[in-house]
Amino acid sequence: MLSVRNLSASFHTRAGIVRAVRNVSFDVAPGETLGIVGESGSGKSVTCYSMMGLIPMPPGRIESGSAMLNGTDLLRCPEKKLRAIRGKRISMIFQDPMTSLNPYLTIGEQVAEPLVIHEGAGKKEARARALEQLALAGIPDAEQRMDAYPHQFSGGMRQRVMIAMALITRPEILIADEPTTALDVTVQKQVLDLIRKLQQDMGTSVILITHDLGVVRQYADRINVMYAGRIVESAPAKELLEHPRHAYTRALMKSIPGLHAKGAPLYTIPGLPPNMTQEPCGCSFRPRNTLGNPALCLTDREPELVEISPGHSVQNCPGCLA
Ligand SMILES: Nc1ncnc2c1ncn2[C@@H]1O[C@H](COP(=O)(O)OP(=O)(O)OP(=O)(O)O)[C@@H](O)[C@H]1O
Repeated sequence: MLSVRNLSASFHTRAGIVRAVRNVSFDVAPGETLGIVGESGSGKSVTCYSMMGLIPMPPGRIESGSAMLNGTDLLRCPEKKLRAIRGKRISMIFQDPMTSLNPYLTIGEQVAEPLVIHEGAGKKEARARALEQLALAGIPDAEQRMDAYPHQFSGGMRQRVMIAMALITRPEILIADEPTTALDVTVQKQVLDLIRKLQQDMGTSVILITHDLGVVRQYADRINVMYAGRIVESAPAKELLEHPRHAYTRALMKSIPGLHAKGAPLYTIPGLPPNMTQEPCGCSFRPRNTLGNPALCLTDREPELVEISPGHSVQNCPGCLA
């Protein structure tokens, strides 16, 4: 349904060209949840914002690639057409709903808005559907609470409102960018369970962006691991978690409570991600590779992503596969 090929996006800043996303390709099938995981700055958000036409240009620039959504190339869509797709066929929810919700509009008005904008629904119909959607999103006493303002809701309830708003037009894809990072663990689970339930009911595909492999392991069908703007490993979730091959994926897994060996201290990935303004030469994970064999990492060219078993691809750096 969504097919991204060779997407590269960068930011032309005074400090140099930040190569935020390089040669990223992936597919999302109908109803599937794709988890995109990686440390801060690895290019997860820019990958998705590029498809939505949401990176600021300038300094941002789509250098190459295509993102086909059921026959429409999102990267070549005129802004007007893209605006019609955003919020209708692709919706997004973010980490902090307070920044996306308008403090001056009631919850009901905001949830109904996509219907008015994208479907030309009348006020009465939009309100009735907003009420239905808020109830589906688990807002208690939705009828009364529709007329409240965002600040009168808790963080978890605000995220439910965002989910109601994002799904009211029954989009083909929901992009959830760190949707639960700001919430405590119990509420986190409730919100993710809600996304999964509504997704199953509607057949929506979800792209779940997170730095937390623990979250994607429970909710994703497939996982893309990103490092320094590239996908280093991609596989069905079970396969990736049971047979991680890349040293970076293994390092992420070792650093997650519950996934690392019982009794062993939690692992911390040493060092910092590379400076993205520098032209990469060789394997970018080499300086931080303590679980593989850095002496074998490529130094003369960047490793390519190769399929090692059906549906499981990994960058072919001998040092990271060691
Ligand atoms: N407006 C911008 N101007 C310059 N550089 C940017 C801009 N937006 C993003 N970047 C850079 O692009 C790179 C990728 O950022 P991105 O936000 O995609 O990372 P991420 O993996 O989503 O991280 P996080 O989890 O922190 O959001 C980073 O190096 C970031 O500094």
